Amino acid sequence: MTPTLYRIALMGLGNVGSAVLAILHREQDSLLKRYGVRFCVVGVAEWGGCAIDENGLDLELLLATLQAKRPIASLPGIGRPDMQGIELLELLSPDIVLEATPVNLHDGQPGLGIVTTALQQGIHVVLANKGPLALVYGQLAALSDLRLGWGSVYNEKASADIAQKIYPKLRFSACVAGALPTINLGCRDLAGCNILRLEAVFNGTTQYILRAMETGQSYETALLDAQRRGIAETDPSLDVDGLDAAAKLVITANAVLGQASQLSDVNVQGIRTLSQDSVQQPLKDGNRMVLVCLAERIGESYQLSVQPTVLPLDHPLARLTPDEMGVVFYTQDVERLSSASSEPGAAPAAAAMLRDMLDIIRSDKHI
Ligand SMILES: NC(=O)c1ccc[n+]([C@@H]2O[C@H](COP(=O)([O-])OP(=O)(O)OC[C@H]3O[C@@H](n4cnc5c(N)ncnc54)[C@H](O)[C@@H]3O)[C@@H](O)[C@H]2O)c1
Ligand SMILES: N[C@@H](CCO)C(=O)O
Repeated sequence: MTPTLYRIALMGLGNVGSAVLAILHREQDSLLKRYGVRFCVVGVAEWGGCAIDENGLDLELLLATLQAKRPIASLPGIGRPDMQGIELLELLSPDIVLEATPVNLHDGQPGLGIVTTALQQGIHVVLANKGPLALVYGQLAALSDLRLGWGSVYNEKASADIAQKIYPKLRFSACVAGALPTINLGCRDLAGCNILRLEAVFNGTTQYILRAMETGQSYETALLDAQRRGIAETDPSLDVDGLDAAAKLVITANAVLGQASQLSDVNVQGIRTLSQDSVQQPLKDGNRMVLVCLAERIGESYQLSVQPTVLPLDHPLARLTPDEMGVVFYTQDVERLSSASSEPGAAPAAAAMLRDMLDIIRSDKHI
């Protein structure tokens, strides 16, 4: 099989971005063998600059540089201290851009500018950063293969391959709880189902903190632990105040439930003000305090909320371990479908980005 080469640009080299580089490096032979694809990372960007090489960056060198906490823009020959992510895209025009910069729920930047530029240039996009989609899902979908919704991707593909090709692909499964297959389950595996309700634990940091508080650990120590593990947001108030979970619910509402939604549609309460007692008492009563994302069909639309909720211990979301996130779909015919993923660090989110890259390639190659 002749390998297909995909030129990759990666924005953001923190917990997720560096895990993506590590996986691409570790799996390069296996990806070639199993999928006939070679990913060539031609450009990377972090706060403070970029590194570029048309022939492919040396991933081992990048990983060692990040490990040593040195700026990649200072690397001789390939470092570009004054270059921003958008300039990198314009210069290199990669096949796929991977976006893993910090979440910004105010104006979406820098991710929104990067993703918009990429899609306008016909570059496929894979996001881990949920900010742009939480703010302007419809606007970005309109520039991509998702312009008519997920269902139409498959319908159209059969009848209008040519039309399809002019729209770059937009994938974002890592945005909704890392490796948890929320988007795939909702869009592909429950295709055609009448979804009545969705319940989820979409934030790993608060799940970790609540379970730690149950055992007597303080909120502050548990948050520091979550930060050390690389699962908290760059600004952890997004986690503890419920906004990260709300952003994921908004993306799910748009992509899976087909409801144009925004953050202001979600009734959000975080965990910051929960006392140790309010977390421990439910357990004594045979229940558990969980930060639940809920989409509930009322009439023709879904009501969205993120709320600390006491659940009975036999509920799938109450059974999650401190490292797990989970989602439960209730539909008219598939009574209940649930999934959980263990995410003790950033590697599962990186794996989700890889699965999206392969999804893009499969549909490009029609395999
Ligand atoms: N950490 C996780 O487990 C996880 C899981 C799923 C999704 N995500 C999402 O992935 C994204 C990255 O998370 P993280 O934990 O790696 O964050 P991080 O804070 O560890 O890293 C952020 C990276 O973005 C870079 N950056 C900042 N501003 C930039 C700019 N203007 N241009 C280019 N690069 C810039 C920083 O230099 C850094 O390399 C976030 O949007 C987060 O919500 C994280
Ligand atoms: N900060 C997020 C990372 C995944 O988006 C969490 O704790 O779930």
